[in-house]
Amino acid sequence: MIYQRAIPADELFSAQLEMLMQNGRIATISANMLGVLATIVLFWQFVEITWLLLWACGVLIMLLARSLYMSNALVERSYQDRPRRVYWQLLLGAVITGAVWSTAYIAATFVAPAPVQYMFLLLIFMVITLSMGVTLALREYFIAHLFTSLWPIAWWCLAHYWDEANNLLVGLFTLAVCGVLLLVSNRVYLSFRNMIALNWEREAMSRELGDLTQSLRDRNRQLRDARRQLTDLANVDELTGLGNRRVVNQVLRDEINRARRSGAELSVIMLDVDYFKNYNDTYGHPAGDGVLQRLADLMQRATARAGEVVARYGGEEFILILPGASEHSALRTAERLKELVIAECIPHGTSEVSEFITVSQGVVTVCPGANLEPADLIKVADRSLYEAKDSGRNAIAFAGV
Ligand SMILES: Nc1nc2c(ncn2[C@@H]2O[C@H](COP(=O)(O)OP(=O)(O)OP(=O)(O)O)[C@@H](O)[C@H]2O)c(=O)[nH]1
Repeated sequence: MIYQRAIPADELFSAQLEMLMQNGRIATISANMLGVLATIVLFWQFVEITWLLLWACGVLIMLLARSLYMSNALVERSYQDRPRRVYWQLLLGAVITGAVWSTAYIAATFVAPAPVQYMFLLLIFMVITLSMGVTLALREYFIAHLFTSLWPIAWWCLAHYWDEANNLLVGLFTLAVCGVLLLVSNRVYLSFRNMIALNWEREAMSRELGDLTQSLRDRNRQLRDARRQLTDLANVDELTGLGNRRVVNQVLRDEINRARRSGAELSVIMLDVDYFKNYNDTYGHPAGDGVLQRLADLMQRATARAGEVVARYGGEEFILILPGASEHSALRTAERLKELVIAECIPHGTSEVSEFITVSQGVVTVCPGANLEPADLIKVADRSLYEAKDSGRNAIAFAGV
Protein backbone atom coordinates (compact mmCIF):
# COMPACT_ATOMS: atom_id res chain seq x y z
CA MET A 1 0.00 0.00 0.00
CA ILE A 2 1.22 3.51 -0.79
CA TYR A 3 0.88 6.05 2.00
CA GLN A 4 -2.10 8.28 1.37
CA ARG A 5 -1.58 11.77 2.76
CA ALA A 6 -5.10 13.22 2.81
CA ILE A 7 -8.09 11.65 4.50
CA PRO A 8 -10.64 10.56 1.84
CA ALA A 9 -13.85 12.61 1.90
CA ASP A 10 -16.11 9.68 2.84
CA GLU A 11 -13.87 8.68 5.76
CA LEU A 12 -13.75 12.27 6.99
CA PHE A 13 -17.54 12.41 6.87
CA SER A 14 -17.96 9.18 8.88
CA ALA A 15 -15.37 10.35 11.40
CA GLN A 16 -17.25 13.65 11.83
CA LEU A 17 -20.51 11.78 12.46
CA GLU A 18 -18.80 9.49 14.94
CA MET A 19 -17.23 12.38 16.83
CA LEU A 20 -20.48 14.33 16.90
CA MET A 21 -22.38 11.38 18.36
CA GLN A 22 -19.67 10.30 20.76
CA ASN A 23 -19.05 13.72 22.29
CA GLY A 24 -22.34 15.40 21.50
CA ARG A 25 -24.64 12.71 22.82
CA ILE A 26 -24.15 13.45 26.51
CA ALA A 27 -23.36 17.20 26.21
CA THR A 28 -26.33 18.11 23.98
CA ILE A 29 -28.79 16.05 25.91
CA SER A 30 -27.65 17.32 29.32
CA ALA A 31 -27.52 21.00 28.18
CA ASN A 32 -31.09 20.68 26.84
CA MET A 33 -32.30 18.87 29.95
CA LEU A 34 -30.87 21.61 32.15
CA GLY A 35 -32.64 24.11 29.91
CA VAL A 36 -35.94 22.24 30.39
CA LEU A 37 -35.57 22.24 34.20
CA ALA A 38 -34.70 25.94 34.20
CA THR A 39 -37.74 26.63 32.01
CA ILE A 40 -40.05 24.89 34.50
CA VAL A 41 -38.67 27.03 37.32
CA LEU A 42 -38.93 30.19 35.21
CA PHE A 43 -42.53 29.72 34.09
CA TRP A 44 -43.88 28.12 37.28
CA GLN A 45 -46.07 31.12 38.08
CA PHE A 46 -47.21 31.95 34.56
CA VAL A 47 -48.22 28.66 32.98
CA GLU A 48 -50.59 25.99 34.22
CA ILE A 49 -48.36 23.39 35.90
CA THR A 50 -50.00 20.47 34.01
CA TRP A 51 -49.18 22.04 30.64
CA LEU A 52 -45.71 22.91 31.79
CA LEU A 53 -45.01 19.31 32.93
CA LEU A 54 -46.57 17.88 29.79
CA TRP A 55 -44.24 20.06 27.68
CA ALA A 56 -41.23 19.09 29.79
CA CYS A 57 -42.09 15.37 29.52
CA GLY A 58 -42.49 15.66 25.73
CA VAL A 59 -39.11 17.38 25.38
CA LEU A 60 -37.39 14.86 27.70
CA ILE A 61 -38.80 11.91 25.74
CA MET A 62 -37.59 13.49 22.49
CA LEU A 63 -34.11 14.04 23.98
CA LEU A 64 -33.94 10.46 25.27
CA ALA A 65 -35.04 9.13 21.88
CA ARG A 66 -32.24 11.13 20.22
CA SER A 67 -29.69 9.87 22.72
CA LEU A 68 -30.82 6.29 22.14
CA TYR A 69 -30.62 6.73 18.39
CA MET A 70 -27.03 8.01 18.63
CA SER A 71 -26.01 5.14 20.93
CA ASN A 72 -27.44 2.59 18.50
CA ALA A 73 -25.77 4.23 15.53
CA LEU A 74 -22.43 4.12 17.38
CA VAL A 75 -22.80 0.46 18.37
CA GLU A 76 -24.01 -0.72 14.96
CA ARG A 77 -21.55 1.57 13.17
CA SER A 78 -24.35 2.63 10.82
CA TYR A 79 -22.56 5.97 10.39
CA GLN A 80 -19.99 4.01 8.35
CA ASP A 81 -22.42 1.85 6.36
CA ARG A 82 -25.14 4.46 5.76
CA PRO A 83 -23.57 7.82 6.63
CA ARG A 84 -25.97 9.94 4.58
CA ARG A 85 -29.01 8.45 6.31
CA VAL A 86 -27.53 8.98 9.78
CA TYR A 87 -26.59 12.52 8.75
CA TRP A 88 -30.15 13.46 7.77
CA GLN A 89 -31.60 11.84 10.87
CA LEU A 90 -29.18 13.76 13.08
CA LEU A 91 -30.10 16.99 11.29
CA LEU A 92 -33.79 16.21 11.81
CA GLY A 93 -33.12 15.78 15.55
CA ALA A 94 -31.28 19.13 15.68
CA VAL A 95 -34.11 20.86 13.77
CA ILE A 96 -36.80 19.45 16.09
CA THR A 97 -34.84 20.46 19.21
CA GLY A 98 -34.25 23.97 17.83
CA ALA A 99 -37.93 24.31 16.91
CA VAL A 100 -38.94 23.24 20.43
CA TRP A 101 -37.02 26.20 21.89
CA SER A 102 -38.14 28.79 19.36
CA THR A 103 -41.83 27.82 19.69
CA ALA A 104 -41.44 27.78 23.46
CA TYR A 105 -40.08 31.32 23.31
CA ILE A 106 -42.81 32.54 20.99
CA ALA A 107 -45.45 30.93 23.27
CA ALA A 108 -43.78 32.57 26.28
CA THR A 109 -44.28 36.04 24.75
CA PHE A 110 -48.04 35.47 25.16
CA VAL A 111 -48.00 34.35 28.77
CA ALA A 112 -45.00 35.81 30.55
CA PRO A 113 -43.93 39.37 31.23
CA ALA A 114 -41.05 40.89 29.25
CA PRO A 115 -38.31 40.37 31.91
CA VAL A 116 -39.13 36.65 32.10
CA GLN A 117 -39.06 36.47 28.30
CA TYR A 118 -35.57 37.99 28.26
CA MET A 119 -34.36 35.57 30.91
CA PHE A 120 -35.79 32.72 28.87
CA LEU A 121 -33.98 34.01 25.80
CA LEU A 122 -30.72 34.08 27.77
CA LEU A 123 -31.43 30.51 28.83
CA ILE A 124 -31.82 29.49 25.18
CA PHE A 125 -28.53 31.26 24.31
CA MET A 126 -26.89 29.27 27.11
CA VAL A 127 -28.25 25.92 25.90
CA ILE A 128 -27.07 26.59 22.36
CA THR A 129 -23.62 27.83 23.40
CA LEU A 130 -23.12 24.87 25.72
CA SER A 131 -23.90 22.39 23.01
CA MET A 132 -21.90 24.30 20.39
CA GLY A 133 -18.42 23.03 21.36
CA VAL A 134 -19.16 19.39 20.83
CA THR A 135 -21.68 19.52 18.01
CA LEU A 136 -19.37 21.47 15.75
CA ALA A 137 -17.70 18.33 14.48
CA LEU A 138 -20.51 18.66 11.92
CA ARG A 139 -21.14 22.29 10.98
CA GLU A 140 -24.54 21.69 9.37
CA TYR A 141 -25.78 20.14 12.60
CA PHE A 142 -24.99 23.27 14.58
CA ILE A 143 -26.38 25.57 11.89
CA ALA A 144 -29.62 23.58 11.72
CA HIS A 145 -29.97 23.92 15.48
CA LEU A 146 -29.14 27.63 15.43
CA PHE A 147 -31.47 28.50 12.55
CA THR A 148 -34.42 26.68 14.01
CA SER A 149 -33.97 28.09 17.53
CA LEU A 150 -32.56 31.65 17.56
CA TRP A 151 -33.29 32.69 13.97
CA PRO A 152 -37.12 32.36 14.24
CA ILE A 153 -37.01 34.13 17.62
CA ALA A 154 -35.10 37.05 16.10
CA TRP A 155 -37.56 37.42 13.23
CA TRP A 156 -40.56 37.02 15.53
CA CYS A 157 -39.28 39.88 17.69
CA LEU A 158 -38.55 42.06 14.67
CA ALA A 159 -41.93 41.29 13.15
CA HIS A 160 -43.64 42.26 16.44
CA TYR A 161 -41.54 45.28 17.27
CA TRP A 162 -44.65 47.36 17.98
CA ASP A 163 -46.07 44.84 20.55
CA GLU A 164 -43.28 45.36 23.03
CA ALA A 165 -40.97 48.33 23.48
CA ASN A 166 -37.77 46.27 23.45
CA ASN A 167 -38.73 43.75 20.75
CA LEU A 168 -36.77 45.58 18.05
CA LEU A 169 -33.70 45.64 20.24
CA VAL A 170 -34.11 41.97 21.24
CA GLY A 171 -34.60 40.95 17.62
CA LEU A 172 -31.51 42.80 16.43
CA PHE A 173 -29.50 41.49 19.39
CA THR A 174 -30.55 37.91 18.66
CA LEU A 175 -29.62 38.35 14.99
CA ALA A 176 -26.22 39.67 16.07
CA VAL A 177 -25.76 36.68 18.40
CA CYS A 178 -26.61 34.38 15.49
CA GLY A 179 -23.95 36.12 13.38
CA VAL A 180 -21.28 35.91 16.09
CA LEU A 181 -22.07 32.24 16.80
CA LEU A 182 -21.82 31.49 13.07
CA LEU A 183 -18.41 33.15 12.87
CA VAL A 184 -17.07 31.42 15.97
CA SER A 185 -18.59 28.12 14.94
CA ASN A 186 -16.71 28.26 11.65
CA ARG A 187 -13.36 28.46 13.43
CA VAL A 188 -14.22 25.73 15.92
CA TYR A 189 -15.46 23.53 13.09
CA LEU A 190 -12.20 23.95 11.12
CA SER A 191 -10.10 22.95 14.13
CA PHE A 192 -12.32 19.87 14.63
CA ARG A 193 -11.78 18.94 11.01
CA ASN A 194 -8.01 19.37 11.28
CA MET A 195 -7.94 17.26 14.40
CA ILE A 196 -9.82 14.43 12.67
CA ALA A 197 -7.58 14.66 9.60
CA LEU A 198 -4.43 14.62 11.75
CA ASN A 199 -5.62 11.61 13.73
CA TRP A 200 -6.39 9.81 10.52
CA GLU A 201 -2.97 10.62 9.08
CA ARG A 202 -1.26 9.34 12.20
CA GLU A 203 -3.22 6.11 12.04
CA ALA A 204 -2.52 5.75 8.30
CA MET A 205 1.19 6.26 8.94
CA SER A 206 1.34 3.70 11.72
CA ARG A 207 -0.62 1.25 9.53
CA GLU A 208 1.86 1.86 6.73
CA LEU A 209 4.75 1.42 9.14
CA GLY A 210 3.27 -1.89 10.28
CA ASP A 211 2.98 -3.06 6.64
CA LEU A 212 6.55 -2.02 5.93
CA THR A 213 7.85 -3.83 9.00
CA GLN A 214 5.99 -6.95 7.96
CA SER A 215 7.35 -6.83 4.41
CA LEU A 216 10.86 -6.27 5.78
CA ARG A 217 10.43 -9.33 7.97
CA ASP A 218 9.29 -11.33 4.92
CA ARG A 219 12.29 -10.12 2.94
CA ASN A 220 14.63 -11.09 5.76
CA ARG A 221 13.15 -14.55 5.90
CA GLN A 222 13.52 -14.93 2.12
CA LEU A 223 17.14 -13.79 2.34
CA ARG A 224 17.83 -16.25 5.16
CA ASP A 225 16.30 -19.08 3.12
CA ALA A 226 18.27 -18.07 0.03
CA ARG A 227 21.50 -17.94 2.07
CA ARG A 228 20.78 -21.39 3.50
CA GLN A 229 20.14 -22.73 -0.01
CA LEU A 230 23.36 -21.17 -1.26
CA THR A 231 25.31 -22.72 1.61
CA ASP A 232 23.73 -26.10 0.87
CA LEU A 233 24.59 -25.74 -2.80
CA ALA A 234 28.16 -24.80 -1.96
CA ASN A 235 28.55 -27.85 0.28
CA VAL A 236 26.84 -30.55 -1.73
CA ASP A 237 28.25 -32.55 -4.62
CA GLU A 238 25.71 -32.30 -7.41
CA LEU A 239 26.24 -35.79 -8.85
CA THR A 240 26.11 -37.92 -5.72
CA GLY A 241 24.33 -35.64 -3.24
CA LEU A 242 27.18 -36.22 -0.78
CA GLY A 243 29.16 -33.49 0.93
CA ASN A 244 32.04 -32.09 -1.14
CA ARG A 245 35.67 -31.25 -0.34
CA ARG A 246 34.57 -28.16 1.63
CA VAL A 247 32.54 -30.40 3.92
CA VAL A 248 35.45 -32.82 4.30
CA ASN A 249 37.77 -30.08 5.54
CA GLN A 250 35.13 -28.62 7.85
CA VAL A 251 34.08 -31.97 9.36
CA LEU A 252 37.66 -33.15 9.75
CA ARG A 253 38.62 -29.96 11.59
CA ASP A 254 35.66 -30.33 13.96
CA GLU A 255 36.26 -34.03 14.56
CA ILE A 256 40.01 -33.59 15.14
CA ASN A 257 39.22 -30.95 17.79
CA ARG A 258 36.55 -33.12 19.39
CA ALA A 259 38.81 -36.19 19.46
CA ARG A 260 41.64 -34.07 20.87
CA ARG A 261 39.41 -32.86 23.71
CA SER A 262 37.93 -36.28 24.49
CA GLY A 263 41.06 -38.32 23.81
CA ALA A 264 39.06 -40.56 21.46
CA GLU A 265 40.34 -42.06 18.21
CA LEU A 266 39.42 -40.84 14.76
CA SER A 267 39.55 -42.92 11.56
CA VAL A 268 39.40 -41.91 7.94
CA ILE A 269 38.96 -44.12 4.87
CA MET A 270 39.95 -42.83 1.44
CA LEU A 271 38.38 -44.78 -1.40
CA ASP A 272 39.13 -44.83 -5.13
CA VAL A 273 37.48 -46.79 -7.96
CA ASP A 274 39.85 -49.19 -9.68
CA TYR A 275 40.53 -48.65 -13.38
CA PHE A 276 37.81 -46.09 -13.61
CA LYS A 277 39.36 -44.41 -16.61
CA ASN A 278 39.04 -47.71 -18.46
CA TYR A 279 35.43 -47.93 -17.34
CA ASN A 280 34.64 -44.46 -18.69
CA ASP A 281 36.43 -45.24 -21.92
CA THR A 282 34.50 -48.49 -22.32
CA TYR A 283 31.01 -47.64 -21.09
CA GLY A 284 30.96 -43.88 -21.49
CA HIS A 285 31.03 -41.01 -19.02
CA PRO A 286 27.29 -41.10 -18.16
CA ALA A 287 27.60 -44.78 -17.19
CA GLY A 288 30.63 -43.79 -15.07
CA ASP A 289 28.45 -41.18 -13.35
CA GLY A 290 25.90 -43.88 -12.58
CA VAL A 291 28.62 -46.01 -10.97
CA LEU A 292 29.72 -43.12 -8.75
CA GLN A 293 26.11 -42.62 -7.65
CA ARG A 294 25.66 -46.32 -6.81
CA LEU A 295 28.94 -46.35 -4.87
CA ALA A 296 27.79 -43.25 -2.94
CA ASP A 297 24.67 -45.19 -1.85
CA LEU A 298 26.76 -48.17 -0.78
CA MET A 299 29.10 -45.98 1.27
CA GLN A 300 26.15 -44.45 3.07
CA ARG A 301 24.84 -47.93 3.86
CA ALA A 302 28.23 -48.92 5.24
CA THR A 303 28.40 -45.94 7.57
CA ALA A 304 25.15 -45.97 9.46
CA ARG A 305 26.50 -44.82 12.85
CA ALA A 306 25.73 -41.34 14.16
CA GLY A 307 28.46 -38.83 13.37
CA GLU A 308 29.92 -40.83 10.47
CA VAL A 309 30.24 -38.74 7.30
CA VAL A 310 30.72 -39.75 3.66
CA ALA A 311 31.88 -37.15 1.17
CA ARG A 312 33.20 -36.94 -2.36
CA TYR A 313 36.73 -35.67 -2.19
CA GLY A 314 37.08 -35.16 -5.94
CA GLY A 315 36.84 -37.17 -9.20
CA GLU A 316 36.35 -40.82 -8.28
CA GLU A 317 37.82 -40.38 -4.79
CA PHE A 318 35.64 -40.55 -1.69
CA ILE A 319 36.30 -40.07 2.00
CA LEU A 320 34.60 -41.70 4.97
CA ILE A 321 35.12 -39.95 8.32
CA LEU A 322 34.51 -42.26 11.29
CA PRO A 323 34.66 -40.40 14.63
CA GLY A 324 35.52 -42.64 17.62
CA ALA A 325 36.36 -45.62 15.35
CA SER A 326 39.41 -47.69 16.30
CA GLU A 327 41.74 -49.30 13.76
CA HIS A 328 39.83 -52.54 14.10
CA SER A 329 36.44 -50.90 13.67
CA ALA A 330 37.59 -48.82 10.66
CA LEU A 331 39.05 -51.89 8.95
CA ARG A 332 35.78 -53.70 9.54
CA THR A 333 33.87 -50.88 7.87
CA ALA A 334 36.30 -50.96 4.92
CA GLU A 335 35.87 -54.75 4.58
CA ARG A 336 32.11 -54.41 4.69
CA LEU A 337 32.22 -51.73 2.01
CA LYS A 338 34.48 -53.87 -0.19
CA GLU A 339 32.00 -56.74 0.09
CA LEU A 340 29.04 -54.48 -0.66
CA VAL A 341 30.78 -53.19 -3.83
CA ILE A 342 31.61 -56.74 -4.97
CA ALA A 343 28.08 -57.89 -4.19
CA GLU A 344 26.75 -55.05 -6.34
CA CYS A 345 28.30 -56.83 -9.40
CA ILE A 346 28.69 -53.78 -11.63
CA PRO A 347 30.25 -55.21 -14.80
CA HIS A 348 33.68 -53.81 -15.66
CA GLY A 349 35.06 -55.61 -18.71
CA THR A 350 38.31 -53.64 -18.85
CA SER A 351 39.39 -53.95 -15.21
CA GLU A 352 42.55 -55.89 -14.66
CA VAL A 353 41.51 -57.23 -11.22
CA SER A 354 37.93 -58.33 -11.65
CA GLU A 355 35.12 -58.53 -14.16
CA PHE A 356 33.17 -56.24 -11.82
CA ILE A 357 33.77 -52.78 -10.36
CA THR A 358 36.13 -52.89 -7.38
CA VAL A 359 37.51 -50.24 -5.07
CA SER A 360 40.80 -49.66 -3.23
CA GLN A 361 40.79 -48.15 0.26
CA GLY A 362 43.41 -46.46 2.42
CA VAL A 363 42.55 -46.48 6.13
CA VAL A 364 44.12 -44.28 8.79
CA THR A 365 43.41 -44.14 12.53
CA VAL A 366 44.74 -41.42 14.83
CA CYS A 367 44.55 -40.09 18.36
CA PRO A 368 44.91 -36.44 17.31
CA GLY A 369 47.77 -34.52 18.88
CA ALA A 370 48.06 -30.76 19.20
CA ASN A 371 49.52 -30.24 15.74
CA LEU A 372 47.43 -32.53 13.59
CA GLU A 373 45.71 -30.73 10.69
CA PRO A 374 43.01 -32.12 8.34
CA ALA A 375 45.49 -31.97 5.45
CA ASP A 376 47.94 -34.23 7.39
CA LEU A 377 45.28 -36.82 7.91
CA ILE A 378 44.25 -36.74 4.26
CA LYS A 379 47.87 -37.04 3.17
CA VAL A 380 48.36 -40.19 5.25
CA ALA A 381 45.05 -41.66 4.04
CA ASP A 382 46.08 -40.91 0.46
CA ARG A 383 49.43 -42.57 0.94
CA SER A 384 47.74 -45.59 2.41
CA LEU A 385 45.35 -45.67 -0.56
CA TYR A 386 48.27 -45.79 -2.97
CA GLU A 387 49.70 -48.67 -0.99
CA ALA A 388 46.42 -50.48 -1.58
CA LYS A 389 46.65 -49.68 -5.29
CA ASP A 390 50.26 -50.85 -5.39
CA SER A 391 49.32 -54.08 -3.71
CA GLY A 392 47.19 -54.98 -6.71
CA ARG A 393 43.92 -52.97 -6.16
CA ASN A 394 40.59 -54.23 -4.75
CA ALA A 395 42.54 -53.99 -1.51
CA ILE A 396 42.65 -52.26 1.86
CA ALA A 397 45.81 -50.73 3.34
CA PHE A 398 46.17 -49.33 6.83
CA ALA A 399 48.37 -46.61 8.27
CA GLY A 400 48.56 -45.33 11.85
CA VAL A 401 49.85 -41.90 12.89
N1 LIG B 1 32.13 -40.53 -15.21
C1 LIG B 1 32.89 -39.75 -14.45
N2 LIG B 1 34.22 -39.92 -14.47
C2 LIG B 1 35.01 -39.16 -13.67
C3 LIG B 1 34.45 -38.18 -12.84
N3 LIG B 1 35.46 -37.57 -12.18
C4 LIG B 1 36.61 -38.16 -12.57
N4 LIG B 1 36.36 -39.13 -13.49
C5 LIG B 1 37.23 -39.99 -14.19
O1 LIG B 1 37.94 -40.84 -13.31
C6 LIG B 1 39.06 -41.29 -14.00
C7 LIG B 1 40.20 -41.44 -13.04
O2 LIG B 1 41.23 -42.07 -13.73
P1 LIG B 1 42.67 -42.31 -13.11
O3 LIG B 1 42.98 -41.23 -12.12
O4 LIG B 1 43.63 -42.44 -14.27
O5 LIG B 1 42.57 -43.64 -12.37
P2 LIG B 1 41.94 -45.02 -12.72
O6 LIG B 1 41.68 -45.17 -14.18
O7 LIG B 1 40.72 -45.19 -11.86
O8 LIG B 1 43.05 -46.00 -12.33
P3 LIG B 1 43.47 -46.38 -10.85
O9 LIG B 1 42.96 -45.31 -9.95
O10 LIG B 1 44.97 -46.39 -10.90
O11 LIG B 1 42.91 -47.69 -10.60
C8 LIG B 1 39.35 -40.28 -15.11
O12 LIG B 1 39.15 -40.90 -16.37
C9 LIG B 1 38.31 -39.21 -14.88
O13 LIG B 1 37.81 -38.71 -16.12
C10 LIG B 1 33.05 -38.01 -12.87
O14 LIG B 1 32.47 -37.18 -12.20
N5 LIG B 1 32.30 -38.82 -13.67
